[in-house]
Amino acid sequence: MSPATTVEPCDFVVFGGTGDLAVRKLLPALYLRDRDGQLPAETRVIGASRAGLDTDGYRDKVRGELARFVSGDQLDSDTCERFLNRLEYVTVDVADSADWAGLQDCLVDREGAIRVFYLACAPGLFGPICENLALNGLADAQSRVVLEKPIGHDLASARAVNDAVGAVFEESQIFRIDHYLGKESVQNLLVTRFANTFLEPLWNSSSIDHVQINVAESLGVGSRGGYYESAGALRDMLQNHLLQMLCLVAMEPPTYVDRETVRDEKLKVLQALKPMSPQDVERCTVAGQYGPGLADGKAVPGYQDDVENPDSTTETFIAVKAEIQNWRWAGVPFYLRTGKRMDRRCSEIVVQFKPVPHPMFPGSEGHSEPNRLVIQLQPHEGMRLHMTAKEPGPGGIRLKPVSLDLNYIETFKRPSPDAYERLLMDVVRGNPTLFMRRDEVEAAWEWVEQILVGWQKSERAPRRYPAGTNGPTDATTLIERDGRAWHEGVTA
Ligand SMILES: NC(=O)C1=CN([C@@H]2O[C@H](COP(=O)(O)OP(=O)(O)OC[C@H]3O[C@@H](n4cnc5c(N)ncnc54)[C@H](OP(=O)(O)O)[C@@H]3O)[C@@H](O)[C@H]2O)C=CC1
Ligand SMILES: O=C1O[C@H](COP(=O)(O)O)[C@@H](O)[C@H](O)[C@H]1O
Repeated sequence: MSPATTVEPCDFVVFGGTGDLAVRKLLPALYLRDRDGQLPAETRVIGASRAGLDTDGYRDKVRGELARFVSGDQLDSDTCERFLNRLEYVTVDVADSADWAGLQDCLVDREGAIRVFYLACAPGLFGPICENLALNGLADAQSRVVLEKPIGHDLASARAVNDAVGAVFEESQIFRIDHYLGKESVQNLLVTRFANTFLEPLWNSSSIDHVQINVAESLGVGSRGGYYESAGALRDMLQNHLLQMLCLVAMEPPTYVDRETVRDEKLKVLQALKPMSPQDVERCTVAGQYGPGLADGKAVPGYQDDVENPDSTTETFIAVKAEIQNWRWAGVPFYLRTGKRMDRRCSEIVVQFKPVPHPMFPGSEGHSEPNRLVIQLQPHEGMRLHMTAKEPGPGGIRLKPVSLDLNYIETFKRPSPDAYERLLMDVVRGNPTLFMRRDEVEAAWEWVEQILVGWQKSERAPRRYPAGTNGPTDATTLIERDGRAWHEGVTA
């Protein structure tokens, strides 16, 4: 990582400052940026929620959460105390306009400081929060607002949220976060494609057989069952993270990489996704839900028990075959798959090239496999190019599949920062390149909604898969009937 440049002084207000996202991701990320010297002395972090804590109580809570969510080797007591001293807490019911005086008092004397309002709460609160920020004179040009995904639960509700936020803030002040865009290996995809010459001539339907985007999680829904019941894998993961990665794989080279050019190109990909008729939905999508099974060798309950709803039909797994209708990608399927309680935690983008057109080594031993470029996001960040080599030996030719590996930690000698660290600093810097623009979010919903409609029409319940497996068998059939197979990555 290049040395951190100090950002401008900022009041960082986290609505939902006591919630899961804040304590697990946002506050640890800010702590780590502080530890790296990126936060100037004047920077404050203000937690806001209805919990009724005072600032000391909030600091105590966050001290405990940092101990849980920051690794021991990164937790030092001096930085910890410095960071905790930046924290303040304000009790506010954001939906109640009469309850905002405390927050106004806390922010009013800080003329000139950048204000970041991070909306780490339910999307139904985004409109009321923005309206109240405006009523309290807190939505000026120095302010920025960060919206967590999923934005809405369908196209109409996403538009309503975007309208409500857009009534108060300019688009340039709105940062719709998708933390996958902050992952080093996802950003490196852009660099690999556009800062090298060898791949781009091959990056099209002439050379590429298909693309897979796999995000397998070994955990279940945990304590987020309330939210997840109304979301499911399609809204929680595919509408945002998986489609954003698809965009980065498929987009045309922008003239240069910059805030609008990248987002313009991603939008064109979303607009070129082949529409899904109800028949396509039937043929090209599989929804699944985990049942009881195993995790780390231990028996775990199924999803319905996890959310205490024996009738739940929420999908915890989805596999989709998507197509992009443009010159570059016509005829190249993009297989997308994500699920909870799968047999491993492994996220990868796999670009599989076409097989050799003619076997050149008659009588050779061993075998060759099609070339594959695998971009690894989790559990380790890296990149692997699979190719065929001659196994050394005095006899005849023996073909051997091998790989050229780039392991980030080994190569760069330091762990990658968490995605939120990078993205939170981008917000303070006012750089929205790695955030989703309104039109992108709505284009993604437009396509995803066709799947939702298809599922509603077919009234088909998600296919069961035992926890600790790689999803329902229908998902295997989805890809195998095209003569292909899911790439099952490393185990962790
Ligand atoms: N957790 C995660 O890993 C991820 C979460 N997200 C998104 O982030 C958002 C927050 O998720 P998460 O942290 O899990 O949710 P939680 O339920 O854990 O936290 C919600 C927070 O909002 C506060 N809150 C709720 N209602 C009000 C209100 N009326 N006024 C003020 N504060 C309120 C809660 O505190 P209190 O009840 O005390 O007011 C709590 O601090 C959601 O939109 C979710 O989809 C996105 C990606 C990952
Ligand atoms: O946004 C979300 O992402 C996490 C997975 O993120 P990762 O960085 O750990 O891969 C997922 O568990 C969660 O359900 C979803 O809301």
